[in-house]
Amino acid sequence: QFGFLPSKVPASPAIADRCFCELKGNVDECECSVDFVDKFNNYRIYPRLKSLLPKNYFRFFTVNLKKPCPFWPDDGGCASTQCAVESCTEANIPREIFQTKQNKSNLFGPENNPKLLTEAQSAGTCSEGSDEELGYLNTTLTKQMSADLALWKLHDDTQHSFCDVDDDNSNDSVFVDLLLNPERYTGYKGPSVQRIWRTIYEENCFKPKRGYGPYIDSTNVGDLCLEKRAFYRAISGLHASINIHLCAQYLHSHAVPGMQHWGMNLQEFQVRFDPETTNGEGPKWLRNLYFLYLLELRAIAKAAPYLEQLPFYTGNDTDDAEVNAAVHDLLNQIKSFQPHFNESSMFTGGSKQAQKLKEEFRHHFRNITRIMDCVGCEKCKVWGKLQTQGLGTALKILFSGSFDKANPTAFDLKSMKRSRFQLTRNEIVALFNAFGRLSTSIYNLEMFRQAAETLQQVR
Ligand SMILES: Cc1cc2nc3c(=O)[nH]c(=O)nc-3n(C[C@H](O)[C@H](O)[C@H](O)COP(=O)(O)OP(=O)(O)OC[C@H]3O[C@@H](n4cnc5c(N)ncnc54)[C@H](O)[C@@H]3O)c2cc1C
Repeated sequence: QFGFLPSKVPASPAIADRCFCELKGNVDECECSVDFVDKFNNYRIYPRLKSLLPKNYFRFFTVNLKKPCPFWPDDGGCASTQCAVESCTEANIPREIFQTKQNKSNLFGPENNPKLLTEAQSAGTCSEGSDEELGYLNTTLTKQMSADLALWKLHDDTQHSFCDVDDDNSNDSVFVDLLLNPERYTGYKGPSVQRIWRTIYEENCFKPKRGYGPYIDSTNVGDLCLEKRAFYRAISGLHASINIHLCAQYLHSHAVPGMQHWGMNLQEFQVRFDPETTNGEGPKWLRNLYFLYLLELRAIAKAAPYLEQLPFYTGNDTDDAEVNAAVHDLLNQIKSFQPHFNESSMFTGGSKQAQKLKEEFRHHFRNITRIMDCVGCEKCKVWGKLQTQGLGTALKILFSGSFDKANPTAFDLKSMKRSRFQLTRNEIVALFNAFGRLSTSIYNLEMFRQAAETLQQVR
């Protein structure tokens, strides 16, 4: 089940208790228990998203990878489109991968083709380190798929509902097939990525005013107001989710060349979330994942009357009908969830101060999305952009006011259009996939918990 059990798990036997010690009681700021979220997600949401997200409508995300970092000069690594893999000559590219690109006939990526996976990993001739190879972004699309995507855009434009399919309508935006580029371990680490997380926390999360160092942590987050706490918890939850994914899909190397494989890495997980190695914070970061999950869940529930009326158009009638039915089924589950995050307690009063706080909140969040242009690993950048755009879409749904007056039983799409509220296809793809990432993280936590318990019994 968990593929690989590390040989150097820290000595204390209470692995499960230590990492998961905070995963009990109510989720912070919410009226819902962690346990309830676990059951709801693992049995009702995760299986549905697992079959929905690979559908064509949801698997292609538009992204501009060429935008320069607006905050500091490119500090190297396998940065954006200058990634070493791109400078490969034909002869350097493994035959199967090159043929896939040339023939454009293979919709199955390395994930589904172990031979391609092995060769992709060993294609080290044009990049210096395996980290760069792991961060390689596969932008292969079949000719048919490219044509279909152009048709979707045309359709979206004429519907005026999802008119802006890429992040800035520039020629540099490309479609990325998310199935070909799963979020997993890439080896992206060191000063470059530390600067990114540091900038996010130090400069773009709100901080208690006086008497504290630059960082927010569980000891001082309580001194912030609800909105600022929510901001920190959302970012920390996203960070936790990204790190859970890299531990859940980790590249295990072996002494024997060619024997690498992907699988869960319990030791990596423990180092990242154990209170002993995180100054007591790791388990609290895991709690923040639940907070973010409930926030995005609430946004989807709030937008459900709107989402239910969308066509999810791809041009293939059978596919579209299937996606429609699956989305309705998912939304029914989400609507049946009662103890949702209550966004109405945020930015209350309509006073100038509340408006100013909302503006600051928006400004800080926009900055974080811009920091994604500084991420020096293409695959991480795609998923970083997708997840911040998904969260941005959730915040837009929760706080734009467009859904506040809507009566879900008599929801009127026309009045939404009149109020100029709409979500682009890309926003919908980002929203569902970002939520899918959180759902998978919570599911993965259960896998880690079981692996840790098994390990304890074995010892
Ligand atoms: C947008 C983005 C996407 C990424 N995607 C990937 C990916 O797909 N695959 C991959 O292998 N790597 C990815 N990374 C890198 C990964 O997140 C780590 O940065 C990297 O593995 C180095 O980890 P680290 O141990 O140095 O600590 P980091 O995760 O870099 O954390 C830096 C510091 O932040 C604090 N911290 C850590 N977690 C939290 C939290 N949840 N809440 C609050 N504070 C926290 C700690 O003090 C820690 O020392 C991504 C990074 C970014 C910025």
